[in-house]
Amino acid sequence: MVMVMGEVWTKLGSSLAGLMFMYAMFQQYIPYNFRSNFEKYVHKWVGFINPYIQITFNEFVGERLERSQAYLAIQTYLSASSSKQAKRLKGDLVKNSTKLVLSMDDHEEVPDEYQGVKLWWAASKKVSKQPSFSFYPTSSDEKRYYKLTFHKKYRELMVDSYLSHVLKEGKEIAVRNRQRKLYTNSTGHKAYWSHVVFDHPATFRTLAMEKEKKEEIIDDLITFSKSKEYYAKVGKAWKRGYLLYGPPGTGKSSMIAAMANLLNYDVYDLELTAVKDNTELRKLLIETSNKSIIVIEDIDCSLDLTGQRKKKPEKEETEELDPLQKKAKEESSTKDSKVTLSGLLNFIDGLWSASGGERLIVFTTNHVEQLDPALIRRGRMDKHIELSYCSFEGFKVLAKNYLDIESHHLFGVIEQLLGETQMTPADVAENLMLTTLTRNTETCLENLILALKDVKVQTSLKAEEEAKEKEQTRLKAEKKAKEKEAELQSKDEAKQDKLASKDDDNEVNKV
Ligand SMILES: Nc1ncnc2c1ncn2[C@@H]1O[C@H](COP(=O)(O)OP(=O)(O)OP(=O)(O)O)[C@@H](O)[C@H]1O
Ligand SMILES: [Mg+2]
Repeated sequence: MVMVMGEVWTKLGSSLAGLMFMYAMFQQYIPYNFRSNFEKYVHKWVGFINPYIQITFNEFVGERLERSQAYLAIQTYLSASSSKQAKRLKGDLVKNSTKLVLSMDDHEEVPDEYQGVKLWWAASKKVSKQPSFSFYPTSSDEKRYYKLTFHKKYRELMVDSYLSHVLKEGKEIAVRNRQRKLYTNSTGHKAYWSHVVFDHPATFRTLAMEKEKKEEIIDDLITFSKSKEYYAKVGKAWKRGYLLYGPPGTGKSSMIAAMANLLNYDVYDLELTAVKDNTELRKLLIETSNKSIIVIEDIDCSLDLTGQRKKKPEKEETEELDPLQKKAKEESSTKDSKVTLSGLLNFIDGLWSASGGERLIVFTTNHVEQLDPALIRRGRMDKHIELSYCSFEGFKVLAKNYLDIESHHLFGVIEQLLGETQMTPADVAENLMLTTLTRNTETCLENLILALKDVKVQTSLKAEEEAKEKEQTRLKAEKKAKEKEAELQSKDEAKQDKLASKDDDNEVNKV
């Protein structure tokens, strides 16, 4: 048997060698014109008897050899189905993806079915023999492509409907597998974004706030993310500004994480104090991708809103200085010259946002009243959201999250206390954390009640103290006013006495 197999291989080998030899002779000695005509007819003839149509999708397209979007979408689409059917697979961590993507290996073929029609996908590569001096060495040497084969009677169905189905599916799978990132701008002599994986667990479900308000925000966000055509129609850049304000620990940062999780966006946490000037700010912002949230936390602290307006007179001053002094002054001012309000406003309104789109800009602050009205006017910050102290409704969300309860006999007391005091959701949550095994739901709630009572006592003490202080300042002011009045009165009396004595003297002189 081994002998027989050996013989077969030898025969096959020699006939293959013969064929190769003939082909080489054909290529070498037959004139090019004749050869290309011959090949053309062979193709025509094969096309005539072959009932199948083939479409090729190359990996790189165009002169600049950009990666074809269609190729990538097909790759993702096939990775979902081919991993079940193909026998030889390639595993790779695709950029921006959370999962290991399995795609079929070269020369592998997988069948697919669409509306009852069978078709085949094959992965293959062309190896170019020409020496190339391209910037992309691998791409020009090996050109990968996918080949779709189907029967010619289904041409319309395939071209009109199946291919768009593949592209749509592929893009959707890519979005689902997308690894979200949290970017921060780094300090240094060059501004750049560095990133880590964004993996914050906060969602709108876990956020303690009134149901209606929450639903309104979710609706607003979803409407925004689906409004590409609308923004294009009205001629507005596809972006939306949110201002989140409220005391510390009321969930501003948590809400940003929930927004990113809801829309599947990246987060760019912009630290304004680390940005040297407006040019650098612009550079950073141009580098942001779409489908992202640009966050500036504590905007009142990071931007010296009052300082920026005083810059002008300084400029005039420098004109009188000699050149050396002027340079020194300029250097020192550029060192601490940070982003200006107008620079920031330009970024919000500006033309930069026209590129790409689908960006949310979120500012947070603890002191909304201190912000420059120009910064927060409607149109710049489209939606103002106040995050406030914990309400009973908010507490119920936290109780469900932390203790898995929806009702309890202590809820009544808590509701009353929450109505009388001001406690942030962060503090309420802290009390609801099951820290040791001995603590149970009841103890947690009792602790919260104690903490609430404590806050209540402290607030009333504080209020009393404030009232006392107020009374004291009022008394002081009253005393001062009285003293002043008395002083004025005595001055007046002295004046009148003087006048009276003058009159007496005149009388005496007359006599
Ligand atoms: N509304 C809320 N719902 C659920 N958890 C909350 C809420 N507010 C605060 N917390 C909890 O408190 C912690 C701190 O909240 P967060 O950082 O969001 O507050 P913040 O408003 O951003 O505060 P700051 O103004 O100090 O930045 C969070 O980790 C979260 O667990
Ligand atoms: Mg915060």
